[in-house]
Amino acid sequence: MEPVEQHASYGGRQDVWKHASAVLGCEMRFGVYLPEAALRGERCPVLYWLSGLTCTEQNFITKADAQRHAARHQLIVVAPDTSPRGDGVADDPAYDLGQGAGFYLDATQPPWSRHYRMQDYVAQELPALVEQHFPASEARGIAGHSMGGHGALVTALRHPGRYRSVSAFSPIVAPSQVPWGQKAFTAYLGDDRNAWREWDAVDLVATAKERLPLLVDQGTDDEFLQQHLRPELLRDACAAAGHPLTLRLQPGYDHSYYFIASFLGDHFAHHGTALRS
Ligand SMILES: N[C@@H](CCC(=O)N[C@@H](CS)C(=O)NCC(=O)O)C(=O)O
Repeated sequence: MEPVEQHASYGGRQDVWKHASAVLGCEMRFGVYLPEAALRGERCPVLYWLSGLTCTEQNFITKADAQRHAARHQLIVVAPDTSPRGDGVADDPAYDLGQGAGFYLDATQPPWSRHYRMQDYVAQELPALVEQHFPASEARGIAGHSMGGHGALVTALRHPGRYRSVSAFSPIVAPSQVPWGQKAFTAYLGDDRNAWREWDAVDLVATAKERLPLLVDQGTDDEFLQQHLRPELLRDACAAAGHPLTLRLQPGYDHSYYFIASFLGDHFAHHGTALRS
């Protein structure tokens, strides 16, 4: 691991680190906020943040003012990139496939299957690295936005017992049923829709082994709401399965980081309560 950036922030420190990922087969960067307690060597819970299409590790750490909330709850916050990267890594000219669009799954189809193993990365390799190099406790939460909201929901649902809290902003709740997801899943997983079910939050909720409460915020003026996000599908799936869901529709808010920043304090309170109890 090598440091790329270090900035004092709210009594703690915002870092960016780079490392060679064995799982992804390329160099990766991630942001890590270390609150003051962690800088003193005290073990702190970790909140993982998964960003959306086109993002790198930079969007969340520069646009959301997350450090303010992380300092308040004394949480370590880890923000990975959204896909493997590099010249030798498969890509596509479209913004919603390839680099910047890893969909937090483990691809099975060539050419993607060689590097696109973001689920393994965010759920296994990255936490192991974080817990080895920083004073991280084993209390983990996960949150994300849009494609990263899908990533947070799916990662928590696929790993019962591994996360104590989960939340999402404007998540793609049913990728199998919307164009962004159908395009990515066809490329990464192939045409067999049975293989898609294990990467779709609406499908996973039906058979979840753990009923971890979901907090979801969705802006009503989100330009992707009707075509790609469709939170009503998650509401119906949770109602049918008896899965606890707090779905908040926020009038007038769009898909941007202005929306995320407006409600991020509530999400940190949700994670802080679960992670520090
Ligand atoms: N119209 C956008 C679509 C992608 C988009 O809206 N990405 C969201 C996540 S799905 C985002 O967070 N963008 C980066 C930012 O706002 O900083 C584009 O083509 O770049």
